[in-house]
Amino acid sequence: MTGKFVSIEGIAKRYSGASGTTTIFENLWLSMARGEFACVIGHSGCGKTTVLNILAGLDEPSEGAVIVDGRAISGTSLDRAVIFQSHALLPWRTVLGNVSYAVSSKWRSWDRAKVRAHAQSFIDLVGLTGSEHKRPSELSGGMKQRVGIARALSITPKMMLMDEPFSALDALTRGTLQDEVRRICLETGQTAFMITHDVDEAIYLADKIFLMTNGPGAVLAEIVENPLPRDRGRTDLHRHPLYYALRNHIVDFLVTRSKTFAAETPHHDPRNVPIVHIGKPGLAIASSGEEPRPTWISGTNPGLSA
Ligand SMILES: Nc1ncnc2c1ncn2[C@@H]1O[C@H](COP(=O)(O)OP(=O)(O)OP(=O)(O)O)[C@@H](O)[C@H]1O
Repeated sequence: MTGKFVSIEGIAKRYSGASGTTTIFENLWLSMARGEFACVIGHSGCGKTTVLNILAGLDEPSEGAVIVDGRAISGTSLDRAVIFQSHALLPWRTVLGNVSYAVSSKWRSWDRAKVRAHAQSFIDLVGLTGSEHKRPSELSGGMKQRVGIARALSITPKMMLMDEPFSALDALTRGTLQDEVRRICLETGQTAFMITHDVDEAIYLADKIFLMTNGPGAVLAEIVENPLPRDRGRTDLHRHPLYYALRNHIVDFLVTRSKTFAAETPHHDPRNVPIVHIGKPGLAIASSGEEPRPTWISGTNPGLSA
């Protein structure tokens, strides 16, 4: 993971209505390195989906810009694949048809056999071998979501954007798909931005976790670095010595600090959002990588948290 692959630069989203203008968020800055997996956590309405839609090019910010791989984005692109909670499959096409459609949209000169072979390899990757000729109505929720993942990956995007992709699934299927998304992202070096309400999902999947305060007027309050090793396993997560400190920090933010943050942190600088190193006493470093500045220590000594 190197450099600034994604850079959200001072974006705002405002809506005008009969009762005036509502600012959902403003002056939002964040960045991600190539190959990084980031999760966004925040209460309903703080603007997570809006940020994801802006990253996808499905929506536009009222102010600011988003740079991906050195270019300001404008509109949607096959470089940025989106996986929705609701699958968004074409109901009249089979599994193979849905994935092939995406493949042929990206590589228009490919012949049918090449498109199918490429699509099949991603169907195999997500464990749907044997279901190629089924239509979405014949699939379970988990299978539909696998098709969505295969379709997203098949166009070899530079970035995967996921909006609560597993929230509608039963716990067992959710766990299996989390494992697969994690494996695939690690194997392919995929850069991933995922919205979730599930703290454990974020801890399992993310390299870093963006914590947003409540809206309207939401801000990115903290960037929490995940101290767990990259090759972490689902079953022994909770045995890691920093697991509970990390979990408690996030839950505490959601339960309390997401509401009180603005009042308690009047000098919060959206361009230099604190990076929280759980269990590492010392410095929180400005997100821009400019000047390290002492802030507060979190994790092993919750008493010292902000
Ligand atoms: N077209 C619109 N006009 C006015 N307000 C809108 C519009 N679209 C979204 N909003 C408002 O923007 C805010 C942020 O919405 P968004 O869907 O991004 O939140 P979220 O954090 O993803 O919420 P959730 O977790 O419930 O999905 C909400 O208060 C929503 O009502």
